[in-house]
Amino acid sequence: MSPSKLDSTDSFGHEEASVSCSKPENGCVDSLSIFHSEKAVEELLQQTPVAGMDEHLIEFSEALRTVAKALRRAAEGKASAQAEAAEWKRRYELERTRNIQMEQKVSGNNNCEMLRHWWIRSSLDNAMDMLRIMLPCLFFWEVGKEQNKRIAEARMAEQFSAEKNGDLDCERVKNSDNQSMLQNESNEHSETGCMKHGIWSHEVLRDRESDSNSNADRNKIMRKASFKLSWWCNGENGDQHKHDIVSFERGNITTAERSSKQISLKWESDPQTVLILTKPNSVSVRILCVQMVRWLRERKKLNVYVEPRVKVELLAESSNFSYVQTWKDDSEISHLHMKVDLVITLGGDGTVLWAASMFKGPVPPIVPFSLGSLGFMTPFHSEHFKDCLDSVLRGPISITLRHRLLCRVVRDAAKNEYETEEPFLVLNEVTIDRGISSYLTNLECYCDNSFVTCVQGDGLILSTTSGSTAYSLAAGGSMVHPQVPGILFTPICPHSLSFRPLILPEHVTVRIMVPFNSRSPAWASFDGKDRKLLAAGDALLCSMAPWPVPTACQVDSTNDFLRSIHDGLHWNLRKTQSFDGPRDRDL
Ligand SMILES: NC(=O)c1ccc[n+]([C@@H]2O[C@H](COP(=O)([O-])OP(=O)(O)OC[C@H]3O[C@@H](n4cnc5c(N)ncnc54)[C@H](O)[C@@H]3O)[C@@H](O)[C@H]2O)c1
Ligand SMILES: Nc1ncnc2c1ncn2[C@@H]1O[C@H](COP(=O)(O)OP(=O)(O)OP(=O)(O)O)[C@@H](O)[C@H]1O
Repeated sequence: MSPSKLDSTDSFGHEEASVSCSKPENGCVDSLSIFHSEKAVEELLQQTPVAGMDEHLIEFSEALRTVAKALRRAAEGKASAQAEAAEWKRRYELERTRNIQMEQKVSGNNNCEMLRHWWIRSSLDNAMDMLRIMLPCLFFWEVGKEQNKRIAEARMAEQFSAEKNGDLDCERVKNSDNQSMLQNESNEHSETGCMKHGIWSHEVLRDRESDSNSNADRNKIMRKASFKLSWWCNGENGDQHKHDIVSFERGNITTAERSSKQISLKWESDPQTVLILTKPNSVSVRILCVQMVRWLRERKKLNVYVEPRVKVELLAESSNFSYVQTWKDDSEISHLHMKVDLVITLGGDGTVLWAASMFKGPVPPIVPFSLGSLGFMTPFHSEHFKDCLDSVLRGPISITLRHRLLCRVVRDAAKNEYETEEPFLVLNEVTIDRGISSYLTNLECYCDNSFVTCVQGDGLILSTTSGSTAYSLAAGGSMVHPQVPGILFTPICPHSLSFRPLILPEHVTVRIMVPFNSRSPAWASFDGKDRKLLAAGDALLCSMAPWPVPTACQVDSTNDFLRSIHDGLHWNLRKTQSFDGPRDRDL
């Protein structure tokens, strides 16, 4: 039956009642006429003497009610979409005025002309694109925003590749007047980019590292030990780092062996500086830390860094520990990756998560010692710490490159999707849940431009494969080898029988949005910490981060993973069936 026209004639030959809905050009039914239609249907159904009539007529009247309800919902949806469109139009006008002002400012500035014009043009284009997408597609405004982001990303990629090819670099080198301006520009870039929130970008790291090399203080900074990574398989040890995943030689598609190989780390110069991170409030950890610091300093002649809290503890133990280094304020933590060759963790999985969270950019190799209850990521035993560290410092060692997720909260009021607050890098997962609210969460999920689903339940977990054995597992997700790149999409107590968990590929951006018709806000937490409120209209963007966490393996990543699920979870532990049984039944 067409929802746009409903005709009904009762079986007693009463006057025919006609309920029709006009269908305007944009394909949406008119809300007023729907309201009248629904009322008309209700009146018609009340007038109709249903009692005593045959079942078909009763079914028909029920169907009419359902259709009328659906039409009312469509009209309500349209009204809210129209309000959204008006809001977007307002934002566009604001953006346009701002850009015109910016254009006037830069008109006299030849040096930055190219870059700035690009920004202005792309912002205007983006806004225009956004309107073009928005206005005709009132119901799909979210998809429009996502497309716009893609366009902006593609343009940025073009811009950066042009910069890489030297187009802008030449300008930088030639024109000394440009230097200070470009410095500002690079600052601006890092401000608008990830560095604003303490998360590094490749660009920023390159600049910073070359700055620090040319710095007069260069000699004061300890040089890091260099190492190289190689991929090896079944005992065969190849030195070549394979970048290609697929080769197209002579039209034949072949997958490279990269994904099937273990990763091995070989020191090219001796490690000199070690950072020890410890779980707080544990006597056994404190005792081990004292022994380890002494051994590393006295036997291995290494520089040792610890957290300020631990330095206080060590000095309380003995004033001999004055050689131990630490940092005064948190801003110094952002430079640790340039000083530290190796990180040692003493604790459980939570301490490995803590260590990873300290590095907002590259992470030095981590050697995790197990002093917790489970220890999926902590394969080393503290009793043998000297042997373990000896072999790690000598190398080569197998490592697991654990992928991390970069999570950004985009508020409803944000001008674009790059205007985010405090990005988070998670090693396990980001969880979006109902917090203290007793209502179901209502979360709209998109994967790149595609609508995935609406989560109605307790929440959703976006997990790394390392986190697949943590909260995601408890919510029914698969366990995945940590070396597999991908994003696990695991619902928490979904109120639906058919909501199975998904595993998405590494290159996608997942967007979780709290819709305007949600009954309550949602809460995001990052590796079980830092809870953030997500109000209606806010979104969380999640993609694979460029900086993995290399953790040293006891044997290799597969052996360690299987051992952790056997020992930690007693995975598939079952008494073996006895040999004697009703075997003649099969004959
Ligand atoms: N229902 C659940 O299973 C549940 C609920 C909340 C949080 N968590 C997990 O706790 C993590 C935070 O850990 P924490 O130590 O700071 O908090 P915590 O001290 O509360 O420990 C939580 C437990 O999760 C285990 N765990 C952590 N990472 C793991 C991993 N990758 N694989 C297997 N087990 C893992 C820990 O060993 C610990 O037993 C979160 O990232 C989340 O995955 C799990
Ligand atoms: N260096 C640190 N500073 C502050 N907090 C830390 C540090 N290391 C670990 N934590 C926190 O301490 C808590 C407990 O740590 P961890 O999980 O390592 O120990 P555990 O609970 O005994 O081990 P398990 O989880 O295996 O039972 C975690 O919430 C973790 O975030």
